[in-house]
This record gives sequence, structure tokens and C-alpha cells, in this order.
Amino acid sequence: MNAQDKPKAPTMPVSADLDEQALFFHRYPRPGKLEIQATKPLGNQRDLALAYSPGVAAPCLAIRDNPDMAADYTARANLVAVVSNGSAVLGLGNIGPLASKPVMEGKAVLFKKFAGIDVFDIEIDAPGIEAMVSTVSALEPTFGGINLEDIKSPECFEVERRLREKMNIPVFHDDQHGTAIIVAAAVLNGLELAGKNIADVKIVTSGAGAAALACLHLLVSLGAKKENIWVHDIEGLVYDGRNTLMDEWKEIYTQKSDKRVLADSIGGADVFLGLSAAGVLKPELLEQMADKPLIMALANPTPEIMPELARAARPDAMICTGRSDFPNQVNNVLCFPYIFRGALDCGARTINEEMKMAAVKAIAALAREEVSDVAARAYSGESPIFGADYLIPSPFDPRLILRIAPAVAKAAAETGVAARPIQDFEAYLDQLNRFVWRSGFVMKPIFSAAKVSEKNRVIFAEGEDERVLRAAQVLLEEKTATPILIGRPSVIEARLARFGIRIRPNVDFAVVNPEDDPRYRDYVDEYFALVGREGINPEAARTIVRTNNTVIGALAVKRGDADALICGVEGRYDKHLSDVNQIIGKRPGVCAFSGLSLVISQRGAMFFTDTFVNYNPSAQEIAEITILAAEEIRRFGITPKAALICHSNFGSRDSESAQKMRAALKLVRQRAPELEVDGEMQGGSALSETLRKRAMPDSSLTGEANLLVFPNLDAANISLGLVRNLTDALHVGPILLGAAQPAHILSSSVTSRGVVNMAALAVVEASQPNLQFQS
Ligand SMILES: NC(=O)C1=CN([C@@H]2O[C@H](COP(=O)(O)OP(=O)(O)OC[C@H]3O[C@@H](n4cnc5c(N)ncnc54)[C@H](OP(=O)(O)O)[C@@H]3O)[C@@H](O)[C@H]2O)C=CC1
Ligand SMILES: CC(=O)C(=O)O
Ligand SMILES: [Mg+2]
Repeated sequence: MNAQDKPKAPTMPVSADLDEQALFFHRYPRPGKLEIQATKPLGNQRDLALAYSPGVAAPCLAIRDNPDMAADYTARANLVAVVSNGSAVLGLGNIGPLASKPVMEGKAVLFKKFAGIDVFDIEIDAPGIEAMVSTVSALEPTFGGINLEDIKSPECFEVERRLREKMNIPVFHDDQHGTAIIVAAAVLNGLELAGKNIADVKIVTSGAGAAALACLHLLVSLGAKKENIWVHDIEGLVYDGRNTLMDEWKEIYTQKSDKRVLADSIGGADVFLGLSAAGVLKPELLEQMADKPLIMALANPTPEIMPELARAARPDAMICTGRSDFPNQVNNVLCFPYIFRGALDCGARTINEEMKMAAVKAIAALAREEVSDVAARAYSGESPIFGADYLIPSPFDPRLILRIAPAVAKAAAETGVAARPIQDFEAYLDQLNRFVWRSGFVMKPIFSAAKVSEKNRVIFAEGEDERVLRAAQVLLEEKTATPILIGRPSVIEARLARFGIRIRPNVDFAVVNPEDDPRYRDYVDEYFALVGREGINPEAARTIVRTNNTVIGALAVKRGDADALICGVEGRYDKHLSDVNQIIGKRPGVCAFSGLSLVISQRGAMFFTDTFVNYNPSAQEIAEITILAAEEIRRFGITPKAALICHSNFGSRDSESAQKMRAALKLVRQRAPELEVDGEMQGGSALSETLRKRAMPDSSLTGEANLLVFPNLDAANISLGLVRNLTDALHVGPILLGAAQPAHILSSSVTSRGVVNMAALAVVEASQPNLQFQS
């Protein structure tokens, strides 16, 4: 279907609550969260002959003769099935396989985003054990691994046991083992902080299902004593002699006791482990717990107790939930993508106890590690310190994959279950590192840093525009920026009402009315002082300050009434730039403004420059643009790798632009010796180390460049447009480089999400100006 043929998606009602927003999110622009992508071109008859008949027979026969070759000739080794029968979906109960599909699609997205693993979500109408086992085991030829999900207990134990026996690929019930691994890491760290020994602590659970029992098994293997464990389910305590709602798995944890309910047995508990249902832990029960208790209320989506209630009852407690909106998110998402990454990468036939334990230790150790600059960006720009509110890493910590996957692969090799043991761990780490920055979470550090910035007042020149109004709502909701909108209050109010946007002018955000603002005279004086000698008389200055919103916004930034300017949603780029130049001006030492574009595609994140400003920059300007762009890229927690590109490959041509890029390289190397940069080279050499090495074996650029510096505006801007459209990429930008204070001129095609992205970046620039640029 052509883009023009697609039905136009409606816009999300901004007043929608979370449920409505989630329904909208799942429905538009196309239903669901996944699609399948071809990884080979099918561009001509030859490709067709290779990909399908007759060529496809060759890999078929190679696999028939040696099944291991499936890892080389098919996608199997990176393909996992997320399988559910929908019998215990989150805490929603037995809602059936079809209704479980959004959760399974969600797990698939997490596998892909966090660890680059491809997933088919498979929801099967198989309520019983036999049907589950026969259906899933029949899938072995398709997959490199099986992730069982949301299958009710006790059936899940038998299903998993039989599948593990039958299948020669990893079978992992995530609700059991993924949860157990992250819970065990949090318990080890929590007890360390409380100064307690696992062998001595009393553990009380609410829940005796898949997750709770698997957690207990792992805690016991870490040294917890069964006699110190008190398990509760919907009927209360699991005690010796109970004969209702019992099974052989609960039986393992029976207590000889006449206590019957949580309230009877929670006294003196060091750990509460909730993997049951919302609200079952009452605050008054917490008073009976031991000193510095560890409260893990992990039911999803609503925990056994909300953290604020637990904190009020027990200020000395360490509190964890399964949710992302509180500290200490104990959720299996911290584990399953990476344990599978490690297992798949070494061709593991199973995920054994040693591999799980390696994951526990890697996660627990990570929380105790000092946080690097790059990782700090996953934590709102702060370096969290191991403690009650930081028992385990955040799911966005980029180091998780780097620590867990190699630890798991190593344990697999050591225990003899790896068909393809990793030979070179340094190279493997390098490969994982490349994945991390490609993974599309590239804006996350910017949003985290913006949230904690004190210089967050962003003034919008086109404050009446629908996209800006919607962006303002999101910025306020997400606490990313304090928007100031330039526009007529009556128009803003009318449009907010028309679009159903809840935020209110002069209550939630400030408005600058160009027709009537008390600062008008001061702004005119300031403007006249700046431009009075450029042919603008006082009368013209008054008119401009009343009618040109970019001028008003730039003056507000100049005078300190705002921290950053966003404009350009309407009007010509060069006119906005001229206003910004006149009022805000360039950073000391910078010769020219330039435009940087971040392009985020399936393939990863890539920066292009100069996409918007300089028609034919000189070698000096190219050098400056490269250094400024590299500086900006570091804000994203990314180490820049710059390629100066043109039609010539390391001296293969002697044209004007080839000479210019060569001269620019010399200047960059003089001015920024620490920057990884090379040129002049063709686009292919920039992206492929193999191609580059063929032309220049000792190139100082390694791997794939992430900053492409073009010789002129035509090349940069045309490439940007083509790449965006051919790859359906997201464009963040244009990012204006070289301004004395943060100011960005967007384009008329920007979406409201694009406005939000740029506002967040502007806030970060305001709080962290001039990282390293030296004139
Ligand atoms: N944070 C995380 O990473 C994870 C969280 N979870 C959450 O844990 C919960 C359980 O999941 P899972 O183990 O897979 O499901 P199961 O269906 O296997 O187990 C649920 C358990 O909770 C018990 N239970 C249900 N309601 C209550 C209640 N009101 N009081 C006490 N016990 C109750 C059940 O009792 P009975 O045995 O009598 O039926 C059963 O033992 C869900 O909310 C799920 O979202 C699960 C996995 C990971
Ligand atoms: C997180 C998860 O797997 C669950 O709540 O079921
Ligand atoms: Mg689950």
C-alpha cells in the first residue's frame, strides 16, 4: 500500500487517560507493535533465484546434511518464540490466548529493542498440559529458543519440565526464572545493605504460583533456609496438612504451624515477596516486620502495596515494585532479553542453573558498580549510589547487556552446553557495545537529563500551532520542560479547547501575548540596541517586536526570561536563522552556524551534517562543523566517530570537494586530536569497515561511522530526505549548532513528537552549555 493510500490515522485525544492512550497506541498508525522485515534485497531476477527456487535448495540440503548449518543459513539462531496459552496473564488471570497477544507482542518488542532478538509471539489455544507440550515441542525446527510466558501454575511447572526434557534448545519460563533471577539479585543486594545473612532471614510470600515458587527455589539455592520461608496463596498459609488448593510444588514449602493467614505469620519477617495480586499487603502488617525490611511488591500492574503506603508505615524499608514509575523496578525485563542474548550467541542447548546464577551475580554486581557517564544518562543524569533506592539497575541501563550476556555465555561454555562457545570475549563485547548505541534508545539520555535540569524554560515562537500545543502538554506531563508560548491568548485558548488539550494558559504554562505584553518596551529597546545600526529605525523595531514571534522568543532568551528558543514550525528557515543570528548570535569563536540531523532508523542512529545552513562550506567551516557536531553527539552518551564524506575515497579523485574534505580532515585533527575521524571517503566506506580497510588499511576510523559530514548542503540535505523516506526513519532536528544560547529552528514538516524531542535537547543544552568546544 502506498503511503498516500493509507487511511489517515486520527490524532490521540490529549485528554485521554492512560487506558485510552494505550488503546490508541496499540491501534495507530497500524494495529499492533510488530512487523516482519526482510533482511535480503529481492531486487531482481537473480536475487529471486537465490532467495527462493532454485537457489534455496542449496541451503536446504546443507542443513539436511548438517543441522547445525541452520544457524548459518537461516534466522533461527536469533529467533525466539514467546509462547503463551493466556492462562495467567500478568495479574489479569486466565484471559485466554487471544487476549494475551498484546502482552506477548510487548515481550517481543522488549526482546528486540533491548537485545536485538527476533521473536514470533505465539498464542496457542491449548489450556491443558498435553496440548501445550505437543504444540510447543513441534516448533523446535523453527526457533533458537522458547520463552514460555504467563502460563498458570501448577501446570506451567510440568509443561516446562517436559519441554526441557524433549527439546534441544533453551526453554525458559520467564515468569519463573526471569523473575527469580532479578528477585535474587535484589535480595542479595538488599540483605547486604541491611547487614543480614540469607541463611538467617525470614521470608514471607504472598503468592505460591509460577513466579513466587521459582524465586524461592533460587533463594534456597543461594542459602535461604526452607524453615524460614512462609508461603501464602489465595487461601492463606501453605501449612502441613492443608488439603485444599495444594499441589506438589507448594508442598515443598509447607510449614508445621497453626498460623493461617499473612497477618499471623508476617511478624519478624525480613523479606516480603509479593507475586500475587493488587493490594493484599495492608500497611499495618508492616509494623510487625523486622528491622530494615525488604518489601518486594511485584504484582503487575498494581502491586501488593503501593510504595508510598509502605514507606509511610516503614521509613526504614527497602521497597521494590514491578513498575517503571518507582525506584527499584524488579521486573523480569531486566533479565530475559540478556539471558537469551548470551544463550543464543553461544548456541546454548539449554539455560541451566549455572547460567541463571551467572545472571544473578552480574545484575547484583552491576548495581554496586560506579556509574559511568554514559550509564548515568539512563538515571536522569545522576549517578545513583548503591542504596535503598538503588538496589538493582534500571531497565534502561545500557550496561545490562554488556554484563549479563557474556556472563551467561561464559557459564554455558564452562558447563558444556554451548554448541558455539564464544572464543573472543573482547570482540563479543565490542559487538554488544555496537548494539547498545544502535538500539534506538538514543533519545533516552536526553529526556533523563532534561527532567533534572533547572534551566528548562523553553519559549516557542509558534505558540498557537497545534503541534506546539500538543508538545507543550507532553512536556508538562513528562516534566521535561516548562513551556512558554508566544501567541494570542484567545487563539491559544480556543485551539486548546478545539483539540481537547487539558493544559491551561497562565496556570500550567506562561503565555507571551505579542499584542499586549508588559515587557514590550524593554524588548523593543533591547532589539533596537542590537539592530539599530543595521538600517532598522525605532518605528520598524516596534513593528518587528510586535509581529515577529521569533524575534520575541530570541529576545526572551537573550534577556534571561527563557532558557531556550524553539521556532521554525512555520516560515522560512533562513529568515528565522537571520533573527536568531541578530539577537542571540554565535558562540564566541564560532565562525558559522550549522545544522545537524539525527536520523533514527531500524538500523540505528546516525548523525548527518550540515543539513540546513551552509550552502558550500569551506574546509575551515567543515572542520568547525565536525567538531561542533561531535560535541553535540556526546550529549547523547555516544562517542562520535566522524567520516568526512564525498565522491572521492582516500585520494581517488582530485576534485575541489575531495581537496576540501582532505584539508578539513587536517584541521579537525589539529583542533580535536581526541576525535575519531577520517576522510575523505565515500559513503560506503564510512559505513563499512571492510570497504574502508580495502581502500585504506590503516584508517584511524574503526567500525561504522556515526557522524557523516557532507561536503555541501545539497549532498547533506538530499541524503537526509532520501534516507528518511526510504527507511521510514525518525528525524530529530535540525539541531542548530553554534548559537550562543540554545535555539533551534524546526521545519514545517515537524510533528508534535519532533517538537518535544527538540525541546528536550534544548533544555539539556541550556543546562550543559559548551561541553568542550575550543575555538
Ligand atoms: N515483577 C515481575 O517481574 C513479575 C511479576 N509477576 C506478577 O506476579 C503475579 C503472579 O504471577 P504468576 O506467578 O505468573 O501467576 P500464577 O497464577 O502462577 O500465581 C499467582 C499466585 O498468586 C496467588 N494469589 C492470587 N490472588 C491472591 C490473593 N488475593 N492473595 C494471596 N495470593 C493470591 C495465587 O494463589 P493460588 O495458588 O491459591 O491460586 C497463586 O499462588 C502477577 O501479578 C504477575 O503480574 C509475575 C512475573 C514477573
Ligand atoms: C512481568 C511479567 O512477566 C508479568 O507480570 O507477568
Ligand atoms: Mg509474565
